Amino acid sequence: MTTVPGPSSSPKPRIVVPSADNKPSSGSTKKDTSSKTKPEFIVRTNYPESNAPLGVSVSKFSKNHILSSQHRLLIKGGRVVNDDGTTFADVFIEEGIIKQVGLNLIIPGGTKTIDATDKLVMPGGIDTHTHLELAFMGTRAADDFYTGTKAAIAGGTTTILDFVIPTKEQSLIDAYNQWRERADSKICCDYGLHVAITHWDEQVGKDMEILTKEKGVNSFKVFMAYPGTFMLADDDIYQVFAKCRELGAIAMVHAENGSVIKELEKEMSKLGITGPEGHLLSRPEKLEAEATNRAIMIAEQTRCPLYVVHVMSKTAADKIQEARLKGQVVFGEPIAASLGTDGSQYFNKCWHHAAAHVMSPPLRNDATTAPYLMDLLANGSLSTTGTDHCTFNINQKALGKDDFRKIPNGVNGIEERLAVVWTKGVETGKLDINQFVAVTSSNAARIFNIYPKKGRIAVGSDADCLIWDPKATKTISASSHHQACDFNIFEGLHCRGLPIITIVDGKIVYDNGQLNVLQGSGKYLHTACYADSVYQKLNKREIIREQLIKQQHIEREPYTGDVIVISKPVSNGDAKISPKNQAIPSSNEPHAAGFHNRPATRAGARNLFDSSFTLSGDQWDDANLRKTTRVQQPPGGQSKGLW
Ligand SMILES: NC(=O)NCCC(=O)O
Ligand SMILES: [Zn+2]
Repeated sequence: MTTVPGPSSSPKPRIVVPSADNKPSSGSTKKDTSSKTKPEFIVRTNYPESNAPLGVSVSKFSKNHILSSQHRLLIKGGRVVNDDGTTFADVFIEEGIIKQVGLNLIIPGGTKTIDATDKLVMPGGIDTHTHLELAFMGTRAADDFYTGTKAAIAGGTTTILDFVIPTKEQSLIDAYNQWRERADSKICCDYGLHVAITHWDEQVGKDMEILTKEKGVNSFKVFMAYPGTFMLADDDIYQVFAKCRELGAIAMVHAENGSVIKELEKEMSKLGITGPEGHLLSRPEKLEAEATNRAIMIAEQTRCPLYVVHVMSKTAADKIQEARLKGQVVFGEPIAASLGTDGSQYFNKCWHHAAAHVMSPPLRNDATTAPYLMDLLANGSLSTTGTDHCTFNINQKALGKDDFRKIPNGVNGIEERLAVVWTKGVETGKLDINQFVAVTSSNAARIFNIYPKKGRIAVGSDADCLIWDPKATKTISASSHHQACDFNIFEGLHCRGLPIITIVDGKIVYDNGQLNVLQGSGKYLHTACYADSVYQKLNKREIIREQLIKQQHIEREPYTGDVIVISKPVSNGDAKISPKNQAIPSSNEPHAAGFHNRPATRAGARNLFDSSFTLSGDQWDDANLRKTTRVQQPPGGQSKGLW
C-alpha cells in the first residue's frame, strides 16, 4: 500500500464500514422494481462467429483477485454520468460487477457504502495508447506494467490498451506472448493489446489471423515513421489494411512521413542543430498531415476502418475531420500531451526540459493547437483520448545529449489524462460531462469492442468506476506523481476536477491519495473483431458495393480476332518504338503493327518494300538525331529571296 498526499477537494466521500451481519443496510428498505439484477445488455458474439469470447480470460496470476472480489460496494447519493446522459442514482457492486443502478435499492448486509453526495460517478477511463516497458531507441521505458498502471489508477484510468511492437525479425505471436508474460505478472488493471506490424510477408498475414481468432487482438498498427526499424512502405501498408479489413480488425497508424523526416534531420545536423529543437524543426506539421491523408486514402482504397493515433496537429486533425464528413470510418486520437501542452518547450534553455518533451510526432509550437484539438473532440471529429505514455528518465533522454536524433522519444500522461481533459475541456466549456465520459472512456470501449463491459455505468458492466469531484484541485508535479519517471511534462499545471476514488473490479484501489493495488491483479481483455460501431456500416457498404460492381459488369461477345505474338521484348529505350522493335504481326493483317501498310514477309520480317515514311506529321524517328548536310552552293545558285 502506498500513501501519498491527496488532492485538495470538497468534503471527502464518507465510507461507511459494513455491519458484521448480513442484513440489508439502513435506508434501503423499499423495493425498487425498476432495478434488475440481470445484465441489461446482451453479450454478443460479433459477426462473423469468433472463438474469442467478448469477456475476459482470467490470467494465471489473478487467483487472489477472484477471492477478494466478493466485496460489495454501494455508491450512494452521486450523479451517474454516462456518455448519453446523467441521472441521480445509487450503484450497487458485487463481485466486480455492477448489479444495480437506481434509487431505493435493496442491498444485502456487509456492504461498504461510499457517500458520493455532490460527486459524479463515472466509468473508469480507458487509455487507448500506452507503451509500458517498451524497449525503444536503445533503452527501455521507465514505467513498467506495475508502476504505469498504478499511476493510471491514481489518475482515474481503469483499462489500458498497450502496443505489442515486434522487431522486424520477430514473429507476431512471439512478441504477443512476451507482452502477455510481462503484463500479466505486474498489471493492476484490465488491459488489451494492439499489435504493431513492422514488416510484411505472408506469415505476418497468417499470424494476424491467429491473433484475431485465438488471442483476442482486434487492432493492428503500422508506422509511417522510423525508417529502418518500424516504418512500412505504402504497398505493405496496403496489405496490412486489406488484411485488417478481411479479419474485421481496426487498422491503426502512426502518421508521419518518415523518409522526408530523415532527410530534414540530416539537414538540421548540417546546420549545426543538435539540440531538442532540431526534433521539432525536422518534423514539420505538413509531414504529419500528408501521412495522415495518405493513410486515410489507403484505408479508403482497402475499405478498412482507420484509427489515427496521437493526433498532434491541427492540419492532421483536419484531414480526419474531412474524411469523416465524407462518411469514411476514421477515428482520431489526440493525447494528453497534445491537449495539455505545446511545442514551445523544445526551445527551453534547459536541455533536459526540452528533451523531456521529445516525442513523435512532436508537440506543435503553437498555443492554439491544443484548444483546436479539444474543439474537434467536442464536435465528434476526433473520438478518443490516449496518452502514448512512454517515459524515459533524464539519464535515458541523455543518450541524445549531442544529437537530438538519439533522444528516446516519449512522454508521460497515463496519470494526468483525465484531469487534463477535464481542466482543458469541461472547465473551459468545450465539453459537457457526458462528452467527457465519451472521449475518455465510452468511445474507446465502443471502437475496440469492449462496450458496455467497459465504458459504462450500467447493470452487468464491470465495476470499474470513478467517484469524481468536479471541484477538487491539484497542481501537477513530478515530485508527487506516481509514474516512475523523473519529469512531468505537465509540471505546474493547475487542474480542477479529479478522481477521488477509483474502483477496479469492484474494489477501491485509490482513495483520496492512497493507493491500494495488487500487482498482477489486472486481467487481459479479449477484444473481438467486427466491432459493431466500426463494422456494421462497413459490412452494409460492402454488400452495396458488390451489387454496384455487378451492375457495371458488361456482357460482351468474346473477342475472336488475332492477337499479336510477342517474339522479342519491346524496349522503351527509344523515345518512340521503331519498326525494328515492333512486335511482328501474327498474320498478314496490314495494320496489325499499327504503322506499316504492307504485310510482313512469309518469314515474319518487315517487308522492305514498305516505306517508313508517313505523311501524318510526326515521324517514328523524330526523336533520333538526324544527320543534316548544309548545302552551301545548291545547284542553280543561292536563293535571292528574303531569306
Ligand atoms: N510516440 C513516441 O514518441 N514514442 C513512442 C513510440 C511511438 O509511438 O512513436
Ligand atoms: Zn505510440
